[in-house]
Amino acid sequence: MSTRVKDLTITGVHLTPVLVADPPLLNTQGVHQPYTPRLIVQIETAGGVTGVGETYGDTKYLDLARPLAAALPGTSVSDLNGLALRAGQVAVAEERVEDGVDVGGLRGTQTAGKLRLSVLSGFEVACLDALGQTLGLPVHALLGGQVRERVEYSAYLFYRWADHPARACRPGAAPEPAGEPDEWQAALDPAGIVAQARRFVDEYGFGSFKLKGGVFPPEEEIAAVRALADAFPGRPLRLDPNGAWSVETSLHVANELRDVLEYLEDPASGTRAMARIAAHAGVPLATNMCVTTLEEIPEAFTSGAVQVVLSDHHYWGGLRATRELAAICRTFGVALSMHSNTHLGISLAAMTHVAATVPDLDHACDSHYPWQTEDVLTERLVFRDGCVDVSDAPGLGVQLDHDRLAALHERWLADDGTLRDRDDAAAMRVADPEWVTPSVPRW
Ligand SMILES: O=C([O-])C(=O)C[C@H](O)[C@@H](O)C(=O)[O-]
Ligand SMILES: [Mg+2]
Repeated sequence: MSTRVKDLTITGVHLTPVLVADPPLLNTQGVHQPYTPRLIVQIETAGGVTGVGETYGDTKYLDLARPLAAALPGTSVSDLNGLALRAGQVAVAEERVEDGVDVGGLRGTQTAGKLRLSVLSGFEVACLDALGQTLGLPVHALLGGQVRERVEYSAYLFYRWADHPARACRPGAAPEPAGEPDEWQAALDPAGIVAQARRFVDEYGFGSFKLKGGVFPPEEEIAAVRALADAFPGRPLRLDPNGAWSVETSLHVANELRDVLEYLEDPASGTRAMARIAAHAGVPLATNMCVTTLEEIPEAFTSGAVQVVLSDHHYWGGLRATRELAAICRTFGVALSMHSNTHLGISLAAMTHVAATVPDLDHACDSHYPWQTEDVLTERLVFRDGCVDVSDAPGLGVQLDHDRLAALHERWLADDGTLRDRDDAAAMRVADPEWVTPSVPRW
């Protein structure tokens, strides 16, 4: 290899926001939009290599990604600590961080630091991809090497409608069908959830199930989990209402489902409520809401509020930060698994690489990927027996499909701004104009 081919200097960064088809999946805030924003990051080196990364694509992330992209040419894709410092210096406008719950991500309170880390994650993955391609090493090798050959994922079940509600595109015009049709049925009761789970097992071989709750009154969701337990005896089950319940309701649900739950995920909002539940639940509590930054760890871990942290490299600032989180969790005897939001194959590849390197990953990771009918890769990643094989190809081991990327970007360009910022409550108002984001506890 000539010196020039090994040149790791960044010569260009391309940011491509896209809108990706998303089914009408229900959660406690509302329903997924017909299309959801993601940002694809491409980082080119003087050695002629292009690394790819993916993160949230809402405007508040794009606002930060643009100055970070502009600051990188001339730096090296191997300078990941420098990248983190640069990301930490990007200014965040005050209106971006009102002290509210993030409208799209169900990620606890929004802060400037969280926004910066999410942007950093997409850039870090792109740098690691470029570095790995240059050195001829897979990303997991750059993280210290794999400790497993396959990463297990769980089936992420959602209450859902068959189709998105029709939208009137122009005032006074007749409503038009929204989004891309898929082949899934509506799932709005225990039988629908069991049918959905069966299809996940048949098509992907998943061995454990997570139900997104907080949609219907708790007794209905208890019945759905019971139906899953009856249909799939002995399989690990999880229920996640995204903080929608009171402490009392959470303890009631824990009591009803203790014998079948692997863990209960974010039953109530806030570390203090979680700690009160954890003291009596008799079932481990997991979170991707009350522990999403380092600052949130001390109170949560010392009060025993959570037993499983659902890490997410898009939250924590990338793959290396995920490994640092794993070490902290190990220190406190807290388990680690992985959370997911709507994402494409680049992020699934990144999750799989880092998950392959974490020794004590005792629970199957979450992934929305089966719900995504569209991707920007030439080849989709495949679940076999519920697992994704860890790639040994240089970098992430994925190839961008530039035509698909351009088509999904065209959709983003054509949008009038309605869908460029994920807002599940606004999407729900298309079906129910009176809908407002429910206050918590909802039940
Ligand atoms: O585990 C979680 O909390 C999530 O996956 C959050 C997501 O926003 C999920 O609820 C969704 O996409 O509706
Ligand atoms: Mg969750």
